[in-house]
Amino acid sequence: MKILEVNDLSVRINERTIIENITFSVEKGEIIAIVGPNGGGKTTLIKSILGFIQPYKGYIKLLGKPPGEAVKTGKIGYLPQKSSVPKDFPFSVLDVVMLGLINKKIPKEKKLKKAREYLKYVGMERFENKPYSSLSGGQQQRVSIARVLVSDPEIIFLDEPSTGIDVVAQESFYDFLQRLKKEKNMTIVMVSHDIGVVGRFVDKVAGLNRFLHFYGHPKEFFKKEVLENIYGAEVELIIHSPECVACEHFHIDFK
Ligand SMILES: Nc1ncnc2c1ncn2[C@@H]1O[C@H](COP(=O)(O)OP(=O)(O)OP(=O)(O)O)[C@@H](O)[C@H]1O
Repeated sequence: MKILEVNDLSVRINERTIIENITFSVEKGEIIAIVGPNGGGKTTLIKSILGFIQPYKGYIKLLGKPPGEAVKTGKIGYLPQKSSVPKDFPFSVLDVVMLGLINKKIPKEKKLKKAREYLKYVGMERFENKPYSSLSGGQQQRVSIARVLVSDPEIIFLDEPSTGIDVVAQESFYDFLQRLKKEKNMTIVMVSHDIGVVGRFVDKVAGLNRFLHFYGHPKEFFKKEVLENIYGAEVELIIHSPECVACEHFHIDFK
């Protein structure tokens, strides 16, 4: 079942075309990573899918509806790009998760129960009374994910969810996303810079640099000509283990 359909989408901001002729679709339960160079239009694409930016050309269907209507169903989760949290941010961990239910008309006790259930799901239940600002980057991110999940979305959009967390936390974060897919058949669309890591965890990669240069399985993505198309010819590709191009493990650095 198609949960997201983007058809011949072009977006202009201030008379400048930011993304052009983008076509792809996402099935229920898939994990998609949108990758590409800085300024390639990844965030613009996500914001267009969520209806924050209007298309110049083409159309988007999210849960079979135009974005504005889909977002109103409450079935869409969105974690924007991380901004740093001030030390005096006044919310506890539990408060932050409760924010995810702010628009739901259900009794407070039920909200609390749900918020605690999701804190447990992300392994943060022991921290519920701690100030959110006192947590590490990885812990804050788990709590933010709980806030997104607590409203039972059908699809979630994560904009650079692993920024600011260490490599070990990143790995366990991507494992967590796979658990979410397996256990809840969650559809996940994320923007990522860690192309070497996401290859191991996602079903499809969308390589975006104004145009959608690539959309398909990670194994096909990690080829010199595909990467040069997206990142430019100056990219130097170091594959630590050449045989890994054909296996599950990609170890790739960009210089
Ligand atoms: N509100 C805006 N006003 C003017 N220009 C914008 C606006 N939003 C995005 N842009 C421009 O559109 C281009 C794409 O930006 P976008 O943030 O979508 O890229 P990105 O791939 O997410 O980049 P990054 O990896 O750096 O986050 C950039 O050149 C940016 O300057």
